[in-house]
Amino acid sequence: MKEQSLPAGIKHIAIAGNIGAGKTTLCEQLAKNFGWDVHYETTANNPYLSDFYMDMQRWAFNLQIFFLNSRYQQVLKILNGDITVVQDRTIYEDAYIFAPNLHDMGLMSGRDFQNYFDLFKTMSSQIQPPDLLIYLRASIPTLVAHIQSRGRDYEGNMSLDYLKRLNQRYEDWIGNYQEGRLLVISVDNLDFKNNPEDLGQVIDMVRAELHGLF
Ligand SMILES: Nc1ncnc2c1ncn2[C@@H]1O[C@H](COP(=O)(O)OP(=O)(O)O)[C@@H](O)[C@H]1O
Ligand SMILES: Nc1ncnc2c1ncn2[C@H]1C[C@H](O)[C@@H](COP(=O)(O)O)O1
Repeated sequence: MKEQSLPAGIKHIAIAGNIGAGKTTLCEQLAKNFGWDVHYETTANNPYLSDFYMDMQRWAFNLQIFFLNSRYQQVLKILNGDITVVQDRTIYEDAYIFAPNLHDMGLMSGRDFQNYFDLFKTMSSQIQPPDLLIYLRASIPTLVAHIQSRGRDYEGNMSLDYLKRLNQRYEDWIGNYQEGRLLVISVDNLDFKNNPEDLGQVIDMVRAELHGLF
């Protein structure tokens, strides 16, 4: 049942985390509990994702531009709307984690990365960070178990090195995050998908943060 007693004026909650951390699952649960809308990440209808996993160097720039635009459109909708939305991953994760990692791994050229990042700076100057950012912290074994249980074909040969690099970048980014309210949830021993007590614990944490915003 959805609860009614949250402070008014909160529009944008975002869930951040590495691949398989549980963002989509938690978005659904929070939306159900608080009566929010969800803006999901574009995976099934993504024109580049499966090609990207087959040849990262060829498709890195195309995929980054696609995600940048789709995340930007989502934020514009949220800021121009009057309902509360929970967003499945932020534009900051594309620009501060995925894209620079591809550049570092030699999978995106210097000029493509610079071009991409200049575009990100122009776009991000027009928007605001979320009212609350929820970061789902997960160890590599947890991420691997979740990715395997989800069983998306194109993620089947993702390397451990790729996942580890992303996790390190997530930790660095979150360690320096000062753009707004932040809630960090360690998910290694938390099953908010199947265990109602664990879900209740997470909902309590989120509710406390939201009340702290005012
Ligand atoms: N806390 C959790 N405990 C157990 N399974 C989980 C948990 N969070 C997510 N899962 C499962 O792991 C898989 C990936 O979760 P998902 O929400 O799609 O992650 P993300 O959106 O972060 O990539 C799904 O099969 C989901 O059911
Ligand atoms: N910016 C991105 N660059 C590369 N890959 C990305 C980016 N954003 C999302 N992805 C990938 C990772 C997963 O395979 C799918 C869905 O993300 P998930 O964390 O499982 O919700 O898209």
